[in-house]
Amino acid sequence: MTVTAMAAKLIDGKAIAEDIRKELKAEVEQLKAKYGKTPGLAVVLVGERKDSQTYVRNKKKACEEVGIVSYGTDLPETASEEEVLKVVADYNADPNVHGILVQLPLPKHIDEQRVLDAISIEKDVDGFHPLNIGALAMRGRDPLFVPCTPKGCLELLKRSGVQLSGKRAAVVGRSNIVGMPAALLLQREDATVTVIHSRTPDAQRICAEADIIIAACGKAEMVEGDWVKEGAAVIDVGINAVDDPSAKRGYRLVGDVNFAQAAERAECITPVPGGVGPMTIAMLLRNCVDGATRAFAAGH
Ligand SMILES: Nc1nc(=O)c2c([nH]1)NC[C@@H]1CN(c3ccc(C(=O)N[C@@H](CCC(=O)O)C(=O)O)cc3)C=[N+]21
Repeated sequence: MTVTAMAAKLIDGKAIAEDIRKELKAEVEQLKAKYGKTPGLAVVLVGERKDSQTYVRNKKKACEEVGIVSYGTDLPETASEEEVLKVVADYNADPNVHGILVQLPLPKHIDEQRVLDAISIEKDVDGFHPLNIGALAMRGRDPLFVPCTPKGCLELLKRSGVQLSGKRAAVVGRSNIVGMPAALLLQREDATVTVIHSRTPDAQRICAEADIIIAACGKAEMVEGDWVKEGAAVIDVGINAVDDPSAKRGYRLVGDVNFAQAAERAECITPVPGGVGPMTIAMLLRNCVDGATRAFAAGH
């Protein structure tokens, strides 16, 4: 095996997310001084999934750090759809709550879209409501909230000085929560966007033409070196656990990009972990502060 030095600049999502949290902390203090009120985020967790519990704990901790008050409702795995809808309705009506996040995935017996649709669009800090997604897709319109993960991807590109206008972008994956809104955001920045998915012939060839790649297909290391054009910017959204007997926990995390291969060709690239993940949480806090700012300005 030949060992080649990594050519790409590393995009440090952890450090950029920390910068953003500092900015938000100052904004929250200004809001308190101006209105005498504090932004609030409500997090709804249904069931006992370990990964969801960890994410929710991290979100609440991040809120605390910037001065956002967090509210939480934990329901058992067996909770009915009506019970979840009742919790959402109560937070919709609560003037201390400016953002509502229902942790996904929900248990199978609950209609996820019905619950997301019930969140007031003024408090939809995940940006998953069809009205917010619809506005994102329209020229001349601005959604109240943009989904956190794709918003974090664009923020990483902007803060790394990557030009988007007139460039070719490839988004690998077409999920409602990442791929599709990421493609819409890139298009709004005047990039020419191709969405690659499981039925795309010649995925590698198309991806290799892109100046910007956002990989969000949920398949460990699917985007290999020859998918990456020399000098491309690569944003890796994937978080996949792969068995690794030499690791402490018996597994390690890899992205949807083969990092070592891609880093030999890319101009800049995000690591996993420490790339998009921390930005997702920073953008959630950003959205929550934006929602609170709008509510306070409207006298609520
Ligand atoms: N309604 C809803 N909104 C979400 O935004 C949402 C959700 N449901 N369900 C689950 C996914 C996943 N997600 C992540 C957030 C932070 C990291 C993160 O901070 N990752 C770190 C640590 C990774 C680790 O060590 O596990 C990193 O990449 O460096 C990852 C993933 C938000 N999600």
